[in-house]
Amino acid sequence: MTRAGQTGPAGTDVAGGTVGTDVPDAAGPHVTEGVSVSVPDGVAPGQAAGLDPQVWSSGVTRGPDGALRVAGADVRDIAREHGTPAYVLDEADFRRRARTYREAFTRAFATIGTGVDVYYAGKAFLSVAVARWAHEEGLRVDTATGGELAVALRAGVPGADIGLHGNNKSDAEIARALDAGVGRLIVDSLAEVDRVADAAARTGRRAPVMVRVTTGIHAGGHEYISTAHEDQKFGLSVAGGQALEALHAVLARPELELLGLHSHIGSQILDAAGFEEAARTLLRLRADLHEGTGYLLGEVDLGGGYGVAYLPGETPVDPVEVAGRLAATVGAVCTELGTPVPRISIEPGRAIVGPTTFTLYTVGTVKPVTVEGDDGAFTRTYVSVDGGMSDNLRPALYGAQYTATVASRAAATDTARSRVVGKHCESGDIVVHDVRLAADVRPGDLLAVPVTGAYGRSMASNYNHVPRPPVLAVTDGVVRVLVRRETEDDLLALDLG
Ligand SMILES: Cc1ncc(COP(=O)(O)O)c(C=O)c1O
Ligand SMILES: N[C@@H](CCCC[NH3+])C(=O)O
Repeated sequence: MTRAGQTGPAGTDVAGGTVGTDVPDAAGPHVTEGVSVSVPDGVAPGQAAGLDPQVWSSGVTRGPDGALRVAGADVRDIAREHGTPAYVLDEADFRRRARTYREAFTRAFATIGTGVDVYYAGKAFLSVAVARWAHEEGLRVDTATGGELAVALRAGVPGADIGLHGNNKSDAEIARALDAGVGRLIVDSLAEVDRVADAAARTGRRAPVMVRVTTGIHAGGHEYISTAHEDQKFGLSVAGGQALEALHAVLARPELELLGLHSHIGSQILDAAGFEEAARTLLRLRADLHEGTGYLLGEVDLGGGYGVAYLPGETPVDPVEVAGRLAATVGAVCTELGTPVPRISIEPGRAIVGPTTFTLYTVGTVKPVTVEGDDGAFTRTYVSVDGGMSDNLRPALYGAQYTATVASRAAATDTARSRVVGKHCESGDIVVHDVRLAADVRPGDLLAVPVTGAYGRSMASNYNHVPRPPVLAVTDGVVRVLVRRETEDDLLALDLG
């Protein structure tokens, strides 16, 4: 379905992500800027102007002259002072999302008489300030490497409130986690059971562990971010028996304290059914272990993966709804199995930080290109920005779709079909595949691309020796550098000649 005044077929929904399609360029003038080709019916014109509240953080508005503002700061001032490209993060929005997830899950699971711990998945984006905010909002921190663990510890998050994941943890990472007194190590293979137990023996302290299981569920926005089907590297198979074997192996090692089971089925999941199915599998495995050994696992972690909207008109996961469905499922399955309800934990990353941030770029080269579409030739405006796949790998890696808007002046009504591209030496260096931008977009304009807070800076690279952009937090009109911009000197310092 397409919105009135907009042409072409809607994007095709592929495994939870909307993929833009080649559409004819017949929309002509008076189509509001920033609208992806995939906007469905019912989107209000103001929202379609690029400020759909699902896509922009709650602090983003347009000022009196139409320029974008975030939490009271004008993007032109931000660009003047800090340069572009830059990731611009709305702190209040981050805190609000963290609270929303904690409250939604806590309330829902209280109805079945159990508590919930929400771990912020630092892989989405981690800095000292962000780890501190998450903890201040009552979340714990999930880390996946020694580096993430170091950031959480530097933030002052107590070890007991940190979890450590990883399918290939090094001995140093295991030792560091044990030294820090982490609340849980999530064991990912049979071999790791003994490695963690041996490391714990050396420290003289019992190691609290969970066993990550593979439930066989295939979910997620892209093959590369699905993590619970059988043919991938994470976890221990329930169907194949390795999960139960690992649980027995943990119980056999007195240096280990078995906390519970862990499952993470994938990322950018928009439908709760996969989470419910995984919960059923985990609870049955827990009951099997109980029956076989008399050992009742106290905790079950249902992982992260809650999907967000990337394009105007898309619907993100509603935390209240998904929490309600999961609590109902967990309650019903435990009743059915005759087992007490376990404590629950979850690990959202993208849903907390993704929509809090937009990337601010400066437009450089603008080039009209004649393209042969299915319905004849049309002009596509290639809008080059001063970043690209080095600051947002997701379009190149997953075919991920984004929207964009000119940020330094009012949204245009006279728009042209555009593609936002980066400055790297690859034709696949695309930031926004297909979007209507101001027909007069020109060098020097600022362009904002929303929902880049998750897996943007955290997957950024130095491709073509491009320094990585800073992360700027805006709070009540004040801009603070959370992570500074890299410089050429930083890059050259690594090159020993
Ligand atoms: C084990 C684990 N937990 C949590 C997450 C966070 O996922 P998301 O950012 O999709 O919520 C991931 C990443 O997919 C993960 O691998
Ligand atoms: N990096 C992925 C998500 C992977 C999550 C980590 N298990 C993305 O950008 O969508």
